[in-house]
Amino acid sequence: MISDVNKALVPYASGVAVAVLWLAFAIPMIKKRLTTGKLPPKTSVLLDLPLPIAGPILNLLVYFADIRKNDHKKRLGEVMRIPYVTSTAIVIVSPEGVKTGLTCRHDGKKVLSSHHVETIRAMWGPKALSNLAGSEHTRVKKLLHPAINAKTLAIYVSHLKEASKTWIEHVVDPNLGQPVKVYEPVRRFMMDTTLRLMLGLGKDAPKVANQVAQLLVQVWDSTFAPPFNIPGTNFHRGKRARAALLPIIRVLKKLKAKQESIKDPLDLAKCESMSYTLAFLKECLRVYSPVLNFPRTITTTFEASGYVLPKGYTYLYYPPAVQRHSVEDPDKIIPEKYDDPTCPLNRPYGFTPFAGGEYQCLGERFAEMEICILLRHLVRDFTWTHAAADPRIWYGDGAPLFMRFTDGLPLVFAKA
Ligand code: HEM
Repeated sequence: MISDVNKALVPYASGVAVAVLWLAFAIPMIKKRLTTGKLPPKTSVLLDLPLPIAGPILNLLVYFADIRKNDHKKRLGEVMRIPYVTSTAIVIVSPEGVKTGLTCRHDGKKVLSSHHVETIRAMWGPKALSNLAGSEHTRVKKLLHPAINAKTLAIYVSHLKEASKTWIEHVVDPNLGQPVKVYEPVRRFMMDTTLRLMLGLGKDAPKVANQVAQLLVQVWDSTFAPPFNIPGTNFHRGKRARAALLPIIRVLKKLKAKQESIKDPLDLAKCESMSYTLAFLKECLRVYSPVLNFPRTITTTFEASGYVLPKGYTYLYYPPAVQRHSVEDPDKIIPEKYDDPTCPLNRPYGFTPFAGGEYQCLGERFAEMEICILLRHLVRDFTWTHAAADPRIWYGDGAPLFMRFTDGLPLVFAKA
């Protein structure tokens, strides 16, 4: 039986328990702050509060509010702390930041985990190449090289040509003169052709590739993660794409002339001589990067740009933000700029849509080749315009690390 005196003590005891819990949570955080030196500026005063339960919830609210904003770099400079779901991430929007992210090193010292944070690990699976590290990563990557070397790529030129023709027969030809949504069919084209590369050109490969592609699309679309905002760029939810799509259509004329100057039959050497098409592709990757940011974990506290970046924080590097900020008129598609050796995009880590260093995309040349071959057929044989009055690109929902067109990208094709 609880005596009256003990009953009267209950509220005080509860208060003390809450205070002890709070101290247990807050003291390490406060201690870390006091001992780590100057942290990068934060995008919100509410961010990173030393409060159990309420802190992460507020963080989440700030995170969603923050997605709408778009001026962090202007306000805060190149290094900042941003809300990252219920925690905090440090963002560096500079070529040096990208270099650290890609090499996992700062001043020669390893400071980042070489693989992704847990959410990404779960998405790809722990045995995926990009989730392996050190000697195991090197070993598996070496094993994959023969699947993507020049000899193999040469074999795939004619396959990609046939695949492009089949795609046009199914998607474009039956819909001439009327809007056809190309986003999904292009996505399937890329997946099917990539899977054929992995599965080989045997007679059962198309069927298996088709089934795997279907499964991948489902997994991909149902993978949930919250949408991201790129500090300091104009990427945000539901961006209107018209401004960028119109100049693309103007560039297509030159693209057509360049492609017409390359005669059939196509081979690997001719594909690699498509410098204007490749520069056009680079511009598309620069303005609308399919991959937005890469998360790593800080494993050793280090200093960059005058700030302390403490161990345990997420480190986000944004190649697209660097690529956009280094040029004037970032929304304009100007393929010629890659001919200028002084262009910041041509400097180390200035343009890294396919990553770099140890984790350099293995499929870069193949991806370029499949896009160049499909584009060759589309620009040579057709003219196209965008059908929607207000085309939209979406970086949220479903596969938020990657861009998608919410309106399905409707284009109207006509025979050239
Ligand atoms: C436009 C198309 C593509 C883009 C923009 C792209 C971009 C990237 C990027 C940024 C990474 C580095 C990810 C990281 O740091 O963890 C990467 C890795 C990778 N990509 Fe691609 N990629 C494309 C197409 C492809 C294709 C078609 C293939 C296969 C044929 C492919 C295979 C890979 C592989 C295997 C890795 C892992 C490399 C490693 O961890 O060492 N990619 N890609």
